[in-house]
Amino acid sequence: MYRSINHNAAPITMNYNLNSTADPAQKTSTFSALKKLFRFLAAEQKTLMLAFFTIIVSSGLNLTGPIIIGYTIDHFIQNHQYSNVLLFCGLLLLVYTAAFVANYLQARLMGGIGQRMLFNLRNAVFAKLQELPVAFFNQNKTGDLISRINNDTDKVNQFFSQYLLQFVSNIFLMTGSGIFLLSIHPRLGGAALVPAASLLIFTRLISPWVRRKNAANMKSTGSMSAEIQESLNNFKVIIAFNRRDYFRKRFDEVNKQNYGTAIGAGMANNVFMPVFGLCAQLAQLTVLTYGIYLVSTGQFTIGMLISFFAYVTSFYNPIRQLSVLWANFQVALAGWDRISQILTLQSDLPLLATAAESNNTAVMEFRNVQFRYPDSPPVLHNVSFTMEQGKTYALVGPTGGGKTTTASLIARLYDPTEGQVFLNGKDIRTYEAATRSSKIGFILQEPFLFSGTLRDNILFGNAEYVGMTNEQLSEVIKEAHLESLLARFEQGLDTKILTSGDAVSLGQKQLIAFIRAVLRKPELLILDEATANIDTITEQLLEKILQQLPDTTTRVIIAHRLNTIENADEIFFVNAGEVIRAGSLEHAVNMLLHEKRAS
Ligand SMILES: Nc1ncnc2c1ncn2[C@@H]1O[C@H](COP(=O)(O)OP(=O)(O)OP(=O)(O)O)[C@@H](O)[C@H]1O
Repeated sequence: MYRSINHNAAPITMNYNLNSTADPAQKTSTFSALKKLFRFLAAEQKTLMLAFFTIIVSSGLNLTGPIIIGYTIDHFIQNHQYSNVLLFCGLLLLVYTAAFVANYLQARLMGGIGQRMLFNLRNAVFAKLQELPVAFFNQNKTGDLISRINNDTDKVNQFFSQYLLQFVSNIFLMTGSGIFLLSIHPRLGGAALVPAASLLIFTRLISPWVRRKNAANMKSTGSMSAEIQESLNNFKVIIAFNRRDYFRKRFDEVNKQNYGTAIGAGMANNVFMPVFGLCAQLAQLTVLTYGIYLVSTGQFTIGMLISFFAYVTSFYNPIRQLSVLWANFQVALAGWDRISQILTLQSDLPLLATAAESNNTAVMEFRNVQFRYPDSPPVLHNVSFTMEQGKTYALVGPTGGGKTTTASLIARLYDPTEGQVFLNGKDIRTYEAATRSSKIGFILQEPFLFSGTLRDNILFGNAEYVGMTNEQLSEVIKEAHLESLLARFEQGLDTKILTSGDAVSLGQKQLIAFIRAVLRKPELLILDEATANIDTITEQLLEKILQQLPDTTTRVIIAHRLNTIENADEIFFVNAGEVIRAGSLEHAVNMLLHEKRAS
């Protein structure tokens, strides 16, 4: 998903830290949050209309109950016409049964809508995550993201599947009862509704606070999830260092924090209930005293007062329920705020519509490139260099000198903070992601494998060979001189890869990543410490394969073991924000030794 921008546009923001931005609940109004949320219900219009129809029917039926009771008392009980009383009781039973059927239909329809909404929401958040740049994943903890996809979307779903219709049906019931109250006796009705008006003001004032309390609770649930994820990921280190106590302590802290915020949210959510209850009691008291006075002065009948009382109950009972529903609504809104924080992020790095071209024919050119990670000191200062087609380049330098960062800028995992990167003479920001990634292969320092087979892993991101049989694929592998690497796996293409490739050695992972990258036939292949965990014999084999790549392939090799870069055409020394041509290998070694002595 790309947004085209002019090349004069301001530098893009690299700040993707979801937890560094101010409390999202403070920024979005309930109305605009709801408007965005309802977009996910666009496909449900028919079902929603049907559900709303069932609400109107059930609320209407429920509202006729008190009038039938009042009428029966005034006209039949007081006149001892008991056969009519029985007839009206039967009518009441019919009304209540029909209301029950309508209620049941309502629940069924809304349950489906809620689940589909949850499904769409999760898909949308996950799809968005796939579009976000590397900077986003650097700045946010996986556990917190999982919590947003799992927990927060579910909070929204709970409101929609369980509470929305109750919410709407209560509003209908209240409005209907309110109309009945005002039309039966406007003054008595007005008096009965005064507590409800003050409740409205109270709810409006207190809701933002409730939403903030719930947002804080979800944030701490996210932190707890991040903590769990980190300790599960690092279990080997924890066991090896026998530091279970360390993670237990850290978990204890986030758990305590979560407990505190959960208590806060619980208290905030429960504040509505007693206040709503008190208002209902005040209204009943008002109706009772004023109503008895009206009956005693002959302005009202007993039957009407009983009906009136039933309508006051029909008005205030939903209000009591609304206190619970409103709290749930605030929880759902807080969840939605956290989800929409992701959904509104800028997808991927922007694509430039136009850009100045370089008159240099180099396959890769850095021109006055500066780069810093967010909230960190600069890693590269004003770096300029070129790389010619078909040559082999080595990036050497001390640990933390900026080699991986330089390689990441070559592959456009990030954009420079200032300056430009050119690929084949064109600003790298003008290339579509698919084109760029087909031209640049990157074997990362920590190769990542997916669960599945070796075949699945080497075909990842390689649409060209997806439909091939294993025999055809083996042929392609042979043509690329990779068959000796494949032969290291007893089951060949069918070798099982378990979760994240943990059952495969690091060296084997690097071999698979190597096959995966070479098979894509990139114009520029970056190897970031790609042979660090491979034995010397296999390493020589890889070097031979690299030499057999097409003459047009440019290779960029990052290596600490200097023997691996003996055959490089050019060596760059990357350190202290600079990328300098080192000339010969001997000179590069001297620079490294000098740097080591100096530090
Ligand atoms: N995601 C990041 N966020 C913030 N700072 C980072 C990030 N990645 C790297 N850095 C910092 O940038 C600097 C350069 O790191 P880089 O990984 O490019 O070095 P390197 O030369 O590849 O190191 P090594 O030889 O250890 O792999 C270091 O100071 C590092 O701490």
